[in-house]
Amino acid sequence: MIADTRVFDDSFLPPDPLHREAETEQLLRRFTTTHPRASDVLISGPSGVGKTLLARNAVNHLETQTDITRVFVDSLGKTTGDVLRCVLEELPRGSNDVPQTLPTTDACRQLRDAITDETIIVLDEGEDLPQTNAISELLAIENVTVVAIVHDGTDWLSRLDVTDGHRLDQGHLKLDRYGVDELADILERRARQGLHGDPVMRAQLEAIADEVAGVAREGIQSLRAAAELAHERGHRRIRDRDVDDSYERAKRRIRQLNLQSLPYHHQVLYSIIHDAGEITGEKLHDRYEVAAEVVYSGSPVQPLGKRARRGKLPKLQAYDLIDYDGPTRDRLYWVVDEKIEPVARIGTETLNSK
Ligand SMILES: Nc1ncnc2c1ncn2[C@@H]1O[C@H](COP(=O)(O)OP(=O)(O)OP(=O)(O)O)[C@@H](O)[C@H]1O
Repeated sequence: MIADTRVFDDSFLPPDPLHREAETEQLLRRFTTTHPRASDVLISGPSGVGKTLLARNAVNHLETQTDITRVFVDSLGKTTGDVLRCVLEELPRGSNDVPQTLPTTDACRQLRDAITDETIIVLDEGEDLPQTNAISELLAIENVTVVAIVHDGTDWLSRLDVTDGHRLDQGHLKLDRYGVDELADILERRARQGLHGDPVMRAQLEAIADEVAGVAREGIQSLRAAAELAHERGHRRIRDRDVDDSYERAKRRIRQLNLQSLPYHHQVLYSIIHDAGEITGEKLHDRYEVAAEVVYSGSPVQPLGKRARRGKLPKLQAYDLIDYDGPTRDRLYWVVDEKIEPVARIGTETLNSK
């Protein structure tokens, strides 16, 4: 029933995102403004509503119009230095192999020298940056336009330096969840691109759009799961029962993908807690030390420093869940006092920021 599984991947780039035409126009207008400093943008909105797609699509549109340099950076798990080194590597005039040990100040200097033409730098997962220095450094470089992508725009802006925050707030684009009809249109198009024949009814697509409350990622994964279930059950067309049973499978897949997208040492921490079932903060540190020694000996990837894991952790019990529809991807949920609470951000900064 599925003709091309790639159509359902997050990385699949539909040429023209439906129902984001006005926002695409808005972005293109900002990018082509004659004064580059006026063009920085903040895109905010819940997970899975097409923020990355919008940015990629608009920036790719520019390729045909101008020779602007484009750089995409996923900030997840990166320090200020990592982000700057990553941008440096991606630049046409930058170095191909920037050493991890290159000090942040040197990376800054090299960036200023390397960026001579107009350059758009898209920073995805912006709120996962532990500090906002990377944003300030990039905004300070002439010819650079910054596009930051975050979930909670207001909260993130409040963490920035006032001038930087003001600049990005001027170009703040807030995306919302799709309406049922809108998401059903998006799903209809995916079904045409990714499924054989015409195996799904519009009413079923609307039911999916409604169930997932307008979140495109969940809708697309549910459609894929419904098609898989129909195939496994020998149905020639997708039945309502396949749709009803698709949501759990879709959520599992999204959770798995989120886990895989975590930086490597966060996965190590997650698996320690998951395997232990219940673990104290102290033991978690100890086990991480051992795992880090095994995993990282001779590897260019550095383990997290102790400060990044320090804290008076409560007794943790791993709850088998990586947040799949919440505001951030690397927020783990633990069961504490029989309540499920987001007590730990296995982010670059803390393990117990309750
Ligand atoms: N308007 C649209 N038309 C077609 N596909 C869409 C549209 N909006 C979102 N999608 C699809 O939904 C999925 C999620 O989109 P995307 O990754 O851009 O969301 P996001 O808001 O950046 O999520 P996160 O905050 O979790 O990174 C992708 O497969 C994307 O192609």
